[in-house]
Amino acid sequence: MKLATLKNGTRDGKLVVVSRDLTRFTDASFLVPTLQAALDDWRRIAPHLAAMAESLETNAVPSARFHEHDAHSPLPRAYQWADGSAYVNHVELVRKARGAEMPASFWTDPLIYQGGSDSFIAPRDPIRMADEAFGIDMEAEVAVVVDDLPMGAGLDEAREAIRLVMLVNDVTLRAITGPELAKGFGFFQSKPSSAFSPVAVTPDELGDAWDGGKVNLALLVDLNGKPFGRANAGVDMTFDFPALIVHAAKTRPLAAGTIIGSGTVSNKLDGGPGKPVAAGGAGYSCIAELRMIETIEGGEPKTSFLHFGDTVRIEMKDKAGHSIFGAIEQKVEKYEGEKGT
Ligand SMILES: O=C(O)/C=C/C(=O)CC(=O)CC(=O)O
Repeated sequence: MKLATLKNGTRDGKLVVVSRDLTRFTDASFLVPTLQAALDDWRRIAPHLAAMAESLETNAVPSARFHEHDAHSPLPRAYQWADGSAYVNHVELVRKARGAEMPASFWTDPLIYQGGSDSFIAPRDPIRMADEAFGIDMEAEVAVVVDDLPMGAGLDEAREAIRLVMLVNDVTLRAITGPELAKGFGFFQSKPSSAFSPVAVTPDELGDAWDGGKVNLALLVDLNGKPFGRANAGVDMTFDFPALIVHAAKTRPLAAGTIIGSGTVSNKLDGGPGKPVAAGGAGYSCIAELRMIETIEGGEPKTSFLHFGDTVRIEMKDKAGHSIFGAIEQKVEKYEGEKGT
């Protein structure tokens, strides 16, 4: 089934079930008001939501047009957002780009940071930043939402606890990352609010593209209407989702509704760095990687980070070419303070 949260003026929005083709929705909020409430009681609630989803497909329940613009991130805020870095090729490239050495252990020991989860951006809302000089970059990723998991959960438990899959734009401020990580205390200012796809789907909706650990489909990243990234999320994922979840749960339980991110989807090409889409490659899911390739080839980066007015679009299509999660589409705008303050 496909689930979305419509904006309704409350912090957590209203839960709806969305049709497979993303054209219609039926209100689920009479059954359970929010996605977090559904996740809190998943074993009891999910069969009812699945029945509504089937009824929606056969027009057996009232429905209305689904507009991706009306959707919030499926969880507008979450108890936990833990983002991995499973495509180690990405970390290797961004570290090179800022002249930092990547420890060899990153290939065997998963890397996860805890992101801010109190203020996710809606998928069609702008990325508002005070200054372009922060080095505003997108990071296109896949994420899963898990059920309750005990501390020390193993791989099978972790795989079984994956309830939903969605896409993410893990906005990153490259000019702040280097100095911030050098302080040795992790990301904070360099990772502002993330945005998630309009729709979250249960793994069965992915068919054989879901192998229990990763999504074997291309992640489509467009910048200002032009193809920028077409990396396959099932390729070069050194740690799959169960492995990331096991890592996250090693020393603490994970609460229902915890979001685990894949990290920036990144494909190597013949064992080396990839090529831009325009040059026949799979391209990139963030600008920092392209800048590194440009530096390797020409001594310096040519592509700038995002400017005010730029638009980033992140989407994934099934083998028939239909959008699975709807699209994250965000314009970068100057933050001028909150209206009315
Ligand atoms: O500069 C770095 O070392 C890392 C920068 C990132 O933004 C990495 C990250 O968020 C993890 C990922 O997307 O794989």
